[in-house]
This record gives sequence, C-alpha cells and structure tokens, in this order.
Amino acid sequence: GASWTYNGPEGEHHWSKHYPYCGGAFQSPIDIKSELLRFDPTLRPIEIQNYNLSPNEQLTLGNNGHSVQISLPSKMHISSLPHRYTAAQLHFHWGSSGRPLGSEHTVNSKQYAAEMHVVHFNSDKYPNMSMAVDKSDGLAVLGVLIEVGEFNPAFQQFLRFINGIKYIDQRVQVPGFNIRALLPARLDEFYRYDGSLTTPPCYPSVLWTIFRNHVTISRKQFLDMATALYSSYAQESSPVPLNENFRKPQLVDSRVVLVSFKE
Ligand SMILES: NS(=O)(=O)c1c(F)c(F)c(S(=O)(=O)CCO)c(N[C@H]2CCc3ccccc32)c1F
Ligand SMILES: [Zn+2]
Repeated sequence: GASWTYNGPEGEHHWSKHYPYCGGAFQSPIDIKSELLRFDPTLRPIEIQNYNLSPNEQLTLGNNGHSVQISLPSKMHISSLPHRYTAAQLHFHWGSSGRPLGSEHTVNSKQYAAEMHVVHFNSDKYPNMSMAVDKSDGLAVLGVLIEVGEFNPAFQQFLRFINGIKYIDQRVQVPGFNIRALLPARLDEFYRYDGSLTTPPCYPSVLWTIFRNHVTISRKQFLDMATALYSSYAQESSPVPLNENFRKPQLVDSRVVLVSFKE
C-alpha cells in the first residue's frame, strides 16, 4: 500500500488518512497500567510447539523497510489457545543508538529498549496470514520486552547476519535455531488484551500476549540492531536509518488487561 513512516508527514498521526482502522478502537500498543489489570485464573500458560528449529532448516531474515523480520515455518504454532495459531513471522521494534527506548508496549509508563513480536494466525479458521489479518479472531501475537543488559546468545543467531540486510527488500537465509530461546523463561506470566496490528492497516485483529518478564541483550547487540538498517534502497544517495520504529501507546477506553499472575 501507500508508504507510511513512524515520523514526519507520513508518521503515525497521519496513518488514519489512508488506513481508517488506525484511527479506530481497540488499537495497540497500550500502556499496561497496574490499575487496569485484572487477575484471570483461567489464563493457561502459553504452550508452543516446534519452536526448536534445526540448523539444517533455513529461515529468511529480511529488511521490509519497517522492521527486521524472520519468516517462520508453519509447523511452529501455539497450542494453548482456543484455536491453533500458526507462526508467520517475528520482527522487532527498537529505539536508536542514543536512545535505548523503543518498545511499543510500556508498563506503568516504563518504555523498554526494544520489543519482539512473534506473529501467528488462526489456522483453524483461515488458510493463511492474508485471510486472517483483518478478522477479529485472526491473529495472536506474543510480545517480549527487551532491556539492555546481559549478552544474549540466542539473539546472535540472527544478529550476526544483520549487515547482509542493511537496505529495504534485502533478504538472507539463516540457519534455523531455537526460537524458544528468544522468549523469557516463564511463559505462564503474561498480560492479555484485545488489540490491533501496531502498523497500518492497524486491523483490530490481534489477541495480544505480552510476557511479564523481559529478556536482555547487550549494549553492542542493541546497537547492532538499532544502527545496522536503513529503510531506503541500497543505491539511494541519502540513506534513511531504520530506527525508532515504534508506535506510541493508544487509548485503552473500556478495555480490561487480564493478567495470569497474582503478584
Ligand atoms: N506489531 S505487529 O505485530 O502488529 C506488525 C508489525 F509491527 C509489522 F511491522 C509487520 S510487517 O509485516 O513487518 C510490516 C508491516 O506490515 C507486521 N506484519 C503483519 C501485518 C500484516 C501481515 C501480513 C503478512 C505477514 C505479516 C503481517 C505486524 F503484524
Ligand atoms: Zn510488531
């Protein structure tokens, strides 16, 4: 569709001109505030299947101009939700080299350095992502908050290739690895709410699961992610850095955020 950005004349305050849902209800991300939370004892731990990929499998690592994404094989899925949600891709949102504040969801107004999203679609009801993306029960996204701290070997499994996708539409094949290692240890503690894609077309089609516990990457790893990529083409004379690719928190309205944990 039309080109959209995170800042300037095509930035998030203008998205709704071409993408009406972006100005609608049930938008994401949100600020997860303590007073919004309601403990729900029926929330089961997230159970994932086939996330541990063999190095013999190849994954496509790509720069789509809005994020760095890894396409995922359809054997990967979430098995603990009312329908099977099959993995499609994962991608990231981050700040910039001078500002390690780039998460989309915030917790009591605390913004993290970055955020990972693992995007799944309801494969019980829809044949693929494109058919599911605009349905209210179409998508389930797992969100992981990322802080700068301890080096994270799992992130190195794709970060070591990031200089091969510096420009928009560049892709490289990377060996499969254990995608579970990118998630926090506990998959039983999370926030849950009904929201949307955080990019145009902003369809209100996402069941969001944001894990309570963050993961860490080192400062060098953060800088690699935040400084390697451009949203412009390789041959363009003035390259446009790809960073600060996060949408601001949206109105919660009467939505409730469920939590799977008590304290
Ligand atoms: N934060 S988020 O989880 O809402 C989210 C993104 F932030 C994001 F950047 C992308 S994208 O595909 O990399 C670029 C714009 O679609 C997608 N991609 C999704 C949306 C549409 C689509 C179609 C096929 C495969 C993936 C996606 C996304 F779901
Ligand atoms: Zn995202």
